[in-house]
Amino acid sequence: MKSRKISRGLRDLLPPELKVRRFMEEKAAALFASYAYEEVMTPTFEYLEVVEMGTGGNIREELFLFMDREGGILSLRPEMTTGIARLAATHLRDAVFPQRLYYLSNSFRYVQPHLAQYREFWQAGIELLGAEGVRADAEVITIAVKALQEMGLDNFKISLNQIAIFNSLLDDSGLNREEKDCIRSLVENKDLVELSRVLESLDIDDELKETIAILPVLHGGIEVLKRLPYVEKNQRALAAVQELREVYETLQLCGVIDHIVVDMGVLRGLDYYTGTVFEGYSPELGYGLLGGGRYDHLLGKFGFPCPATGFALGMDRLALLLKHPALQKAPRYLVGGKDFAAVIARAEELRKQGFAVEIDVEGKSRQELERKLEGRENCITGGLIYV
Ligand SMILES: N[C@@H](Cc1c[nH]c[nH+]1)C(=O)O
Repeated sequence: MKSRKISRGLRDLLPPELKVRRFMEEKAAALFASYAYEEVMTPTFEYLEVVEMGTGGNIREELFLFMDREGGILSLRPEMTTGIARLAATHLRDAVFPQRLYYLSNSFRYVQPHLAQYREFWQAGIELLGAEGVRADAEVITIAVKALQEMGLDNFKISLNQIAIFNSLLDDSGLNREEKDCIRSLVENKDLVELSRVLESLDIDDELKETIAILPVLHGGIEVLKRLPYVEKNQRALAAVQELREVYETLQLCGVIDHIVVDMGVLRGLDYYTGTVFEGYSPELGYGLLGGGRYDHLLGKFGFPCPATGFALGMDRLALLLKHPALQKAPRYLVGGKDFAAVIARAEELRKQGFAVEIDVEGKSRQELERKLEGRENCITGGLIYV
């Protein structure tokens, strides 16, 4: 037998799944376009050097690497934002900013595959380039909320944080890179027990310890920001807290605040974030549905300093939650008959009216077609027309 294997973590999509995917893409694209975002595409792979400009070294083991024939090291893109930053630094230097860009793309990561986590995964995302300030952050978060609503979801929350709070606290700690990474992952994974054990073993200010220890459980309305004792001592952290308040207030103006919770445990896995960060969750699925935030230094690494913010929806995960009535498309007919010219003419007529039409290409009798239709009522929703 010929091998029919595909590599682990990849998959084929059959018509029902692809229908859901295309529906989601159409909704996302229409929403993004209504906010004046325009679609772009970048290559599926980039030089490793470019990819690591964005991701830092910290997801090296998740990259699919290979070589070109000139000896250059290439990586399948593990996410889209870095490629878009490179694109902007290459082609948009003379453009008028802010620039609003969107994409519907696949990316690749060598991860342990499980439900809703594939090695090839699809995202619909936006990047708002060249705009600093809380209004720009609020625009992308508002679009994130609306995107989930457009897909028919209403039971979801966007968890909001400001990465500079955590980063400036850690900078004060005097810890080395390894210790910082360890604390970061314990906070992200909400591993309270291990976090307090590690903090206990470190020689840092007690109030700072206390503040870091409660970050994973600081979750709720804007009032959680009052529970950060050490922040008063750190100007950068204080400014970041103030900015988070302003983003929250602006989201109130945008009418999406019911979907927002402050969550000091949201740190995002990627290195490039500098300010507001957020993730979207539904109680129906244990994994994030979207993620994004501000990354003001990434374009600068490509020689084009420019503030930026954006997010991406995880389309594979969203598809698991989608039960949208609009997925029932126009009725579909089966047209058959002895006179093939008449069959073709009737089918064309129906298609012009906007229906989907299957014609019987096997020249079957009415009875045979009726029998064939049994059990396919869900598919041939318009029924049989025999001419
Ligand atoms: N590229 C990020 C999402 C993002 C878009 N813009 C900013 N962040 C991700 O894959 O998680």
